[in-house]
Amino acid sequence: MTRDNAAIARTLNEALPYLTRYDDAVVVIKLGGHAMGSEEGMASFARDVVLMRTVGINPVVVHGGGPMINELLARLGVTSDFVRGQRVTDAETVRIVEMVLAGQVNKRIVQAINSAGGRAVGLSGKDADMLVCDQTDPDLGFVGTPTEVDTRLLHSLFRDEMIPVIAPIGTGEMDETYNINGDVAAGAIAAALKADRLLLLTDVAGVKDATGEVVTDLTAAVLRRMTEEGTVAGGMIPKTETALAALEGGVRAVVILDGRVPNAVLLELFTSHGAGSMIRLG
Ligand SMILES: Nc1ncnc2c1ncn2[C@@H]1O[C@H](COP(=O)(O)OP(=O)(O)O)[C@@H](O)[C@H]1O
Ligand SMILES: CC(=O)N[C@@H](CCC(=O)OP(=O)(O)O)C(=O)O
Repeated sequence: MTRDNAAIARTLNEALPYLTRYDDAVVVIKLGGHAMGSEEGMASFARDVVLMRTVGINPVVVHGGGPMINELLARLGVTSDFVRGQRVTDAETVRIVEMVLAGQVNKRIVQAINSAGGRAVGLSGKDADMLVCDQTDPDLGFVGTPTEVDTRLLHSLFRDEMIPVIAPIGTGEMDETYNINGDVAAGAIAAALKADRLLLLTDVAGVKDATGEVVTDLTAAVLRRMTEEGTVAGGMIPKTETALAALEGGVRAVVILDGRVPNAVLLELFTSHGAGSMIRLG
């Protein structure tokens, strides 16, 4: 055996208990807009997802795309504001949000996974009424909070070893279109599936404390305190609120990690040290 083969064999040996542990597990991965910058980054993410599927995990990709929405809004001369990490969404904005997320961004991820040898299916929460929403807050306009999550379509795709890629768009009781924050959509889907892991991929190494250090292990109580104190702010608010709701909804653990790091997902799932901030109920 050459040196390289020996190293690969050692790595695989280390990974083996984790591979077995995760067999037939459900892992929901939220890919944030800031984490999907480069083509190489996207290709690497797609390879990781295909590898997960190959070892028997059921991956579900839920994506964001905030920067891509901002770019088109700017080109069209439409302005939008954020309140506690959520976009204030009027009727015109929601049409643009759906176009960007369910069209451009969703298909880019589907294509990357299929190029890496997987069989991805691109959906939004409107498909098979997967995400039915109520209005989150009248001040935010067409921003939705999922109230009913129908996972039957996802289970059919699991049986056929396909990889669902879901844009965070939902439908309302009156057939309205709702813009759902990507983290919120991923959390609702993970809870409905009682997922083994919810991975929130973003552009920071994890949840940072007041001194700027990443906290690797967090309990729900500590995270709640950090949010009340204001250490957690902006786009991190929907992530931490999602993490807490998902844990209470039956997800085993939530990890917030840097999606731009090569093989971030594999490092988290298949090494003993993991990556980012892991949050558990307590
Ligand atoms: N305590 C914190 N730890 C880490 N990041 C934080 C914290 N508070 C606020 N943030 C901000 O949250 C951002 C991540 O949210 P966001 O930009 O919405 O990401 P994404 O597009 O991946 O969903 C980070 O880039 C950082 O600026
Ligand atoms: C209600 C709300 O804020 N929706 C988000 C949906 C996209 C998203 O969540 O994108 P990131 O994950 O890249 O931040 C938005 O309009 O930007």
